[in-house]
Amino acid sequence: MTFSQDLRDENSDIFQAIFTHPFVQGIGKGNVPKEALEHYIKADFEYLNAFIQIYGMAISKSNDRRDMAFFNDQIQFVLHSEVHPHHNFCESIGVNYDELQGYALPPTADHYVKHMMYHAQTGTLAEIICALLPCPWTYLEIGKELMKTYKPADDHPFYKWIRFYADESVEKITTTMRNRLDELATEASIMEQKRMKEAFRKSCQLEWSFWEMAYTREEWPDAKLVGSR
Ligand SMILES: Cc1ncc(CN)c(N)n1
Repeated sequence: MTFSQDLRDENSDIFQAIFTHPFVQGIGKGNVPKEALEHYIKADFEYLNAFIQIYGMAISKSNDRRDMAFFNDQIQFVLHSEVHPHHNFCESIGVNYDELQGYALPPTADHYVKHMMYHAQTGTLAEIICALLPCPWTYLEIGKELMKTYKPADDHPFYKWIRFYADESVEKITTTMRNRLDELATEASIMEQKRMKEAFRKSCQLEWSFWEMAYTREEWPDAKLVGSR
């Protein structure tokens, strides 16, 4: 059993909860409330900006050119490819992508970004990869699950989104990260492995919370909310 397979097994409860989340199921059914999609895109645009910065932090902790090249490729992937699923969501609700950019992260997304930044700042390369891996891995599995369950045709409103994440390019990113993690884990102490597992689980939990945040349109409390008690 590899370290990454252990991680997957230990977190299958969260993976399952993600697959059955109403936002994710809504993507499969082609029916997600417009406000939830807007909330998701606003948060995800900024989340992916932070992800690029964290890849940069990972490069600063890398000594091996293979790692540097991998993280560099992933920055290009987020910048130039991962805009497509956002465009699909925007087209489905008839909103211009530019209008959904530049918003402050809601609490859960802010927490998720800072959780990854914490591990990137204080942790080893293996710990950073553990904090980052649930991002491609959960989306890859969501894409595959939705493909299998709903078998969307190309006129399905979210066909491009589902197709994008079920694609072999996302599979390759996930596999490369898993393989590198498995290598690094063999050299990690028990204490480091514990921190790696904690970083991975929290990111999985925050993946679920991110869907929930978008679905419930979570906001920071303001005077109106606080005063309504
Ligand atoms: C929150 C989140 N997690 C994962 C992904 C897929 N890279 C994403 N776009 N946003």
